Amino acid sequence: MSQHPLASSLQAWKELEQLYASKGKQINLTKAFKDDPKRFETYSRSFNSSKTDASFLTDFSKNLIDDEIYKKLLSLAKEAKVEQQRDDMFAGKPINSSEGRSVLHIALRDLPQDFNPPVEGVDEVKGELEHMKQFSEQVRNGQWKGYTGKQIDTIVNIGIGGSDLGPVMVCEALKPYAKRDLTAHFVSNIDGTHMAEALRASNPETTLFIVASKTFTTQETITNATTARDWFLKSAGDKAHVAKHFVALSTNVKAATEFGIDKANMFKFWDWVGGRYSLWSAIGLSICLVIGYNNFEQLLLGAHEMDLHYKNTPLDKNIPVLLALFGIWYTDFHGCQAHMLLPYDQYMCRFADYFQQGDMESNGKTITKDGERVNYETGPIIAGQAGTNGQHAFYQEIHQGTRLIPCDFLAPAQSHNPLGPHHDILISNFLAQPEALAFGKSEEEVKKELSAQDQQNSFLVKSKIFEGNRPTNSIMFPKLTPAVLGALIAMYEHKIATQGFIWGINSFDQMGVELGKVLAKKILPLLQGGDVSKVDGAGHDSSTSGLTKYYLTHRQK
Ligand SMILES: O=P(O)(O)OC[C@H]1O[C@H](O)[C@@H](O)[C@@H](O)[C@@H]1O
Repeated sequence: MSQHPLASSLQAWKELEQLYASKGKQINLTKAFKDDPKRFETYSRSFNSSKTDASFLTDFSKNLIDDEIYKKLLSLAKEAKVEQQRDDMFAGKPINSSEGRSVLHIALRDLPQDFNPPVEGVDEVKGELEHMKQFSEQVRNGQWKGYTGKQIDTIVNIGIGGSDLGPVMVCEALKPYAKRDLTAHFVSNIDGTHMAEALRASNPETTLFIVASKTFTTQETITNATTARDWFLKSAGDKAHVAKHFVALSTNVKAATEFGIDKANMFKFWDWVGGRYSLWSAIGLSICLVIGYNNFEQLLLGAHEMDLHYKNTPLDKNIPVLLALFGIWYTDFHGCQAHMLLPYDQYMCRFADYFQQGDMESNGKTITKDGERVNYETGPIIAGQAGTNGQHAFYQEIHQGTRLIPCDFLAPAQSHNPLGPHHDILISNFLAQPEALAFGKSEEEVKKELSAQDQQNSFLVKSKIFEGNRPTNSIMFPKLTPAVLGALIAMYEHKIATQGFIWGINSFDQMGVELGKVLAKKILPLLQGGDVSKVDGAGHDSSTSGLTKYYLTHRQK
C-alpha cells in the first residue's frame, strides 16, 4: 500500500462525498441552531496553557456541519494517519521528503525540552537564543555603539518571504511591547524604492542592518544588503566599521562571511527550519530588538504550549486539527476557493499577509508525496485584512457573492488602547458579521422594512436578501500578548500541516518559487546589455520578447 495515498481514495473521503450530496450542501444554520440550543457548547473548544497567559476560545458552531459530518471528518483525520505524521514531525523524521529534511520549527520553541528530537543542531538552539538575548540587550540598552560611538536608534531588517513577513507581522502585532525610541524598517522588495525610502529615514552612524536570509543567496536580499553596505561605507569609509552595523541571520555561514560579516555577528539556524516557519529562529532577531528578549521568549513559550496541545490532545478537541478538517470540508466538498483571515485587532493588520505565505506556499501543491497528481483541490487562496476595514472593502462578496468564502474571525476581549467607545464598537462588528453571514436575511424580513410600493419592486427586494449559511470560525482571546500571539501562530502552522498530511502533499518545500527566479536570471543580461536587436534571437516567446523590447525602448537612459 502506498504511504501517501490520494485523500480521495480513503473510505472516509468517499463517505464525506456521499454525506455532502445527501445533506451537506443543504445544512441550514438557522435550523441547526434552533434544533439544538446547545450547539455553541457542542462545537466550541478552549485552549488553555498552564505556563503562560496564552488562552483562547474557538467557536466552530457556525460551520456547515452536523454530528455525523463532524464525526466523519474526524475519521478522515484518523484514516489519513494525521497522528502518525504529526508524531513523525515532532520526532524529527525527514518528513520534508523532497529535500530530505526534518521539519522542526517546534524545536526552536521547545524551551522546556519536552520533545528533544534527536537531530543535529537541536542542541544548539539554546546557545543561539542566548546569543540573541545578549546582543539584543546590548543594542537596546545602548552598550552597543556605532562607528562614531553613538547608540543604535534604527534597525533595518533586510530579508524577503519568510525572512521578512514573520518579523514584520510580529513587530506590528506586539507594538504595545515595543521600545518606542527604536525605529524598525523592513526592506524586502528588489524595487530600489523600498531600500531608498528606508535609507532616507536613517542615519549611518546609528543604524544597524540585519541581513536575514536562510540561504544567503536570495537575489533581492543580497542586492539590497549590498546597496545598504555601499550607502553605509560612503559615510563610514573604513570597511572595518561594517562589523558594528551589519549582522547576518542565516544557515549559510560561508556566504555571510564572504559578504563581509563578522562571525561574532552571525546568528545561525538550521536547514530543518523552513523559511515561512523561521520567525522563532535567529530570523526573529529584529523581533527581540523591538520587543525585548523576554517578550520574544513569551512568544516562543506560547507557541510551545500550542505544540503540546497539538501533540497531546485527542483529535476531537484538537483545535488545529478541527480547523484543518473544516477547511477541507469547504475546499474539497463545497468547492470553496478561498479562506479569509479577519482579525479584529489593528495590531494584527499583517496577520493575513503572513499566513498568505504560510498557507499558500505550504499547501499550493498538486503532487502527493508518492508522486501522483491529486484529483482534488489543495490549499485555498488566503486573504484578509484587519476588521473593520475589510467590511468596507470586500465583505460585500462574502455576504452576497456567488462564491462561498469561509472566514476566521479573531478578536481580543481587551484592547491595548481602551479609547472611549471604540472597543465595544469594534467587538459589536466582530460579533455581528458571523451572525449576519450565518443567518442572513430572508425575503420576509426584507419586505417588512420596505414601503408597500418598494415591496412590489422584486429587484430591490432580491438585492436586499442575504442567503446566509456562510460558515465562519470565531476565535476570542483575553488580550493580544506575546504568548497569545505565539499560540495563535502555532495553531495556524499546525492547521496547515494537518491539511497537508491529509492531502498527502509535502507542505514543507517550495519548488514553485524556483522557475520564475531562473528565468529572471536569464532575462537580466538582455536588459543589462540593452541591445534591442538581440531580443528576438534570445529564445523567448513573442510575448516576453515584445515586452522586453518595450522596456528597452522606454527605460531611463
Ligand atoms: O531566507 P531566504 O533564503 O532569503 O529565502 C526567502 C524566501 O525565498 C523564497 O521565496 C522561498 O524559498 C521562501 O520560502 C523564502 O522565505
